[in-house]
Amino acid sequence: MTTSTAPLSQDELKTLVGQAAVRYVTPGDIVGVGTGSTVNKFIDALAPIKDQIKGAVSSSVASTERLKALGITVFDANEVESLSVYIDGADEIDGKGYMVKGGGAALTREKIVAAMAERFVCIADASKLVDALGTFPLPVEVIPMAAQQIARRFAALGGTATLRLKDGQPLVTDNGQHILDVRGLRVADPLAFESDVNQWPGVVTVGVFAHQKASICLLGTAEGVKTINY
Ligand SMILES: O=C[C@H](O)[C@H](O)[C@H](O)COP(=O)(O)O
Repeated sequence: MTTSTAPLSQDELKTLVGQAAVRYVTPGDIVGVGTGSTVNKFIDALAPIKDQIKGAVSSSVASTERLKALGITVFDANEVESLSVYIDGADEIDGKGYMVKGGGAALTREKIVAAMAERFVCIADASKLVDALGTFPLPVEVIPMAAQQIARRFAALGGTATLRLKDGQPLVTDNGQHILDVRGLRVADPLAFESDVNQWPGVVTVGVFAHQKASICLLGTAEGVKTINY
């Protein structure tokens, strides 16, 4: 009789990488914690070792609530000088560790917390690995009064920017701003692109993470968790 094993679902791959990330947490750490469905698995995996860590700096209201519900202390970013590790998911990650993030609208706080950390450990299922950034609609957090001006600048680059909605209304981020999702862009040089767009008046943060790229990616694959060092 032959037995076959069903392939792991995307959710199971997220659980695997969320659990694998725990080994990058050192006792006594304040851990930088990202946002999203993959990070939620990491937060759940932190619960059994919560007494071994000092706490977390969180990148969103949603992650803060989840951490606190598990009894993990959440520090304000201003109370902490640096972090040894920041753990977060991605919407896309390429072969150099450059990422697109912000599918969950948390990109600005994610970039702030990532910038505090010595290492960025990206946790992702294999569907997030890409040859080049640009298939996932690029999230850009913007000041509402500048949204149309910024959309026109993306149109000039060949992109189509759409205001992200929630329940029929413009989505409001944790920072009180709006999100444009830009389709049809080719991000050939992520470092230059990030620097350029971040200079446009009214852009709060562009969702390309090149200056705050991943140091390590824990990729959930059918063969298990693959560790990629950049
Ligand atoms: O704003 C959200 C974040 O950038 C997430 O890390 C990203 O969207 C990936 O989320 P998920 O793990 O849910 O795919």
